[in-house]
Amino acid sequence: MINLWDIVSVFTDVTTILLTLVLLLVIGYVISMRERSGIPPGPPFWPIVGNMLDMRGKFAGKRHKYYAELQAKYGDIFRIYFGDQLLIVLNDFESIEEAFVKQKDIFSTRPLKQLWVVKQVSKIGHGVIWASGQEWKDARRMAIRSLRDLGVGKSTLEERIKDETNIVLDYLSRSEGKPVKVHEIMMKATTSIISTVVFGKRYDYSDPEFVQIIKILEDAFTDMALFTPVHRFPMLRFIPFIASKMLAARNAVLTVEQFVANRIEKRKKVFDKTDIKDFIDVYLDMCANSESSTISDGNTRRAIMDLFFAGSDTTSTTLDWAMLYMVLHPEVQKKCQEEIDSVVGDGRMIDWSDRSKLSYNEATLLEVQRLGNAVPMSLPHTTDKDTIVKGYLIPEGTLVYANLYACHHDSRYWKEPLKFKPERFLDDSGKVSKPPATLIPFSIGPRICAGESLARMELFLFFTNILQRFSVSTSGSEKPSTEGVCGVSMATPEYTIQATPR
Ligand code: HEM
Repeated sequence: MINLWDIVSVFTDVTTILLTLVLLLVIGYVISMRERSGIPPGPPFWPIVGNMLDMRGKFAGKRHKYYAELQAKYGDIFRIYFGDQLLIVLNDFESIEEAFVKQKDIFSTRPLKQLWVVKQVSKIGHGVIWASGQEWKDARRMAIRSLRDLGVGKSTLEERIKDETNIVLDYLSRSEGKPVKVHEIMMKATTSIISTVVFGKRYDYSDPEFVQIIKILEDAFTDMALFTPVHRFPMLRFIPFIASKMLAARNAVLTVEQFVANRIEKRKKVFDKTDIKDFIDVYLDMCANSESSTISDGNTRRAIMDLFFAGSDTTSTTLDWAMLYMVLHPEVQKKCQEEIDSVVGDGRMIDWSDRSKLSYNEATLLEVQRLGNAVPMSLPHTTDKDTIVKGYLIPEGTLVYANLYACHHDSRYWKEPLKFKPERFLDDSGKVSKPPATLIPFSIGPRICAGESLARMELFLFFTNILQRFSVSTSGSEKPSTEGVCGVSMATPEYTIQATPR
């Protein structure tokens, strides 16, 4: 006969075993998460998820505000946990410089093994952004050479940017006072410029390939937040909603990779080493000269995707902030236009060579970058070995971010940091004095933005040529806010402009 007590005792045994196991796991976890002495201070954290849940509620889309609160409480260097991964944020210029410049050999690696999703998407190659060591040096050289050979600072690329500017100006003319979304049109323009750098040709905005690239770029930035927990908990990818988004993203990326691959194959047949026109030619030339053992078709495909990812949204978001500040500060807009009128007039387009004479415009763009912070944090870096920054231990394998936003809002470097004041960049003679070292929208150190010179040329030519032809104002009745939404880039709040011909 079945004895009831036997059944109860079996359950009790199983419960005891399970409870013991859970207890052991918790003890094991607590021991493994015991913090090494000397690391920077930071907020309390949960087992397993660390501080991941802190960025919900009032901090959703407001990572910069969360970090500002932590900086006020724990100082210029603080730590949080991304799951069980130690993450350190450097918030002031001195610590960013001490890490990324003075200890560049320790801080220039990208954290691949700490970020599962990145590891997956960069299987065909690490491109520029996710490569490290020699592979990164070669890929970066290839990217910079293609920008240089195409003529950043020479006329060819300038002509292409001006052609694209004309398309934007036409679009604004045709808008006839109707509301315009700046980011939407600038995203097309900046993506088209990357196409000319990479493939040697611009796309028509309605070309299906182009439409697909734009969609992938936009989705990549919106889906990034959704994929964040998957980096540390890859099992989450099996949750149907996340799984379907990841599959869609993967398929979209594979499609673009495929047409990049087709273009490389086609070019191999007609490659002419005496006529280097674009990134693909630079790649084939480097292969022909056996310049590097790390450069492969896969890596090149990835590097091409990187230029699209790193070069379109960043530049268009900066221009979005520029127009927002012009709407909010008509007096600054007027001064920019008066300077353009007196230096260039309205008889021709503004050239890159006019830059030194358009100091107020230049100062305005610097101020847009300082206050808008289109790219609020550096990309993640990691440490190759234990090291010390400002007296704190940064252990090997830590995720490290430079908080560029904090640096640009720091009252120790900037008088009235929250005010939009282009004059802060002008000297007594009204010229742009050398910008302070603490202005670092492109980051610093060997990992500094590889497209800085292209970005600066685009910002100047789009911004000044738009203001030469149009006055911009808000198309809504309410004054737009300046509360950004912080992802990889800092998006402006939704607003539209009205462009009135001058
Ligand atoms: C206003 C526009 C732009 C801003 C504010 C910006 C800012 C940045 C920042 C902050 C980084 C991270 C540096 C770090 O991790 O320390 C970066 C990296 C990078 N940017 Fe830009 N960027 C802009 C435009 C561009 C353009 C137009 C391109 C190329 C066409 C580009 C290509 C890259 C690449 C390839 C990297 C990775 C560099 C590396 O890992 O070595 N960026 N950018």
